[in-house]
Amino acid sequence: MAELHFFTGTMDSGKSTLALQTNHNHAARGRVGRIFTTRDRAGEAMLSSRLGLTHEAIEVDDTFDFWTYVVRTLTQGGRIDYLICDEAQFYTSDQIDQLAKVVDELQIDVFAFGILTDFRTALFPGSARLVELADRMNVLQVEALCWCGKRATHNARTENGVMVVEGDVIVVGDVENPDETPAEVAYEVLCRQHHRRRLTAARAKAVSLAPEPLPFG
Ligand SMILES: Nc1ncnc2c1ncn2[C@@H]1O[C@H](COP(=O)(O)OP(=O)(O)O)[C@@H](O)[C@H]1O
Ligand SMILES: Cc1cn([C@H]2C[C@H](O)[C@@H](COP(=O)(O)O)O2)c(=O)[nH]c1=O
Repeated sequence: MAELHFFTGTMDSGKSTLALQTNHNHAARGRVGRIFTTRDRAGEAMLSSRLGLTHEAIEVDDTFDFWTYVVRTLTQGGRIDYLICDEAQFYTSDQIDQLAKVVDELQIDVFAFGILTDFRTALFPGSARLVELADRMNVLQVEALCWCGKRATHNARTENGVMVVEGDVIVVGDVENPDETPAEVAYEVLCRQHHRRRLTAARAKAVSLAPEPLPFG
């Protein structure tokens, strides 16, 4: 039986790497797949992993219809055994419904990968629908860590190094490299407590270096 799989984790938890590995393993056994993504950091129609692997992909925009694409391919004599869908948090709710229909009506496996929540801690519409519809939901085994050492569960956005909780939901970007000058927009994974307190690594460092207040008595 075909299934709709949803693999989720914070940013930088290895989702795109797993997407490429999943494709590799299925293709190595002679199965025929299609790879989809949207707004990958590496550019249009690319699926990229921070481990350096990249693969060409079909770019999904809001008007793309998975059901129509698959049915058209099959009726033209093409073969599809599985779909790899990266950055699925950005897909529309309707597109996730189309993926579920592809699984149920055409017996094609769908492997979707994406983050659950945005920088404000709200569910992305695509991820919310995947949680509602997926046959299997898997949280990635490789844990991204907060600067404090706890498991990171939340994605924070920074603007010029300062954590923000307001702004456009979609802003493509990467996790901050602590050795570099803060980017205009960047992301940092945090545990819930430090997301709530807006305590990023840089702010925690600044606070710990601040001089002790004088003891007035
Ligand atoms: N230089 C490196 N050496 C080993 N592992 C790395 C290196 N750089 C990144 N990684 C691994 O790659 C993961 C990010 O992979 P990626 O597939 O790009 O994540 P995601 O798609 O979830 O954002 C990191 O959590 C880390 O485990
Ligand atoms: C939290 C959050 C993230 N994004 C963007 C930033 C990246 O381009 C992708 C996530 O990619 P990854 O492969 O999981 O690292 O999503 C966003 O647009 N809005 C957000 O709130």
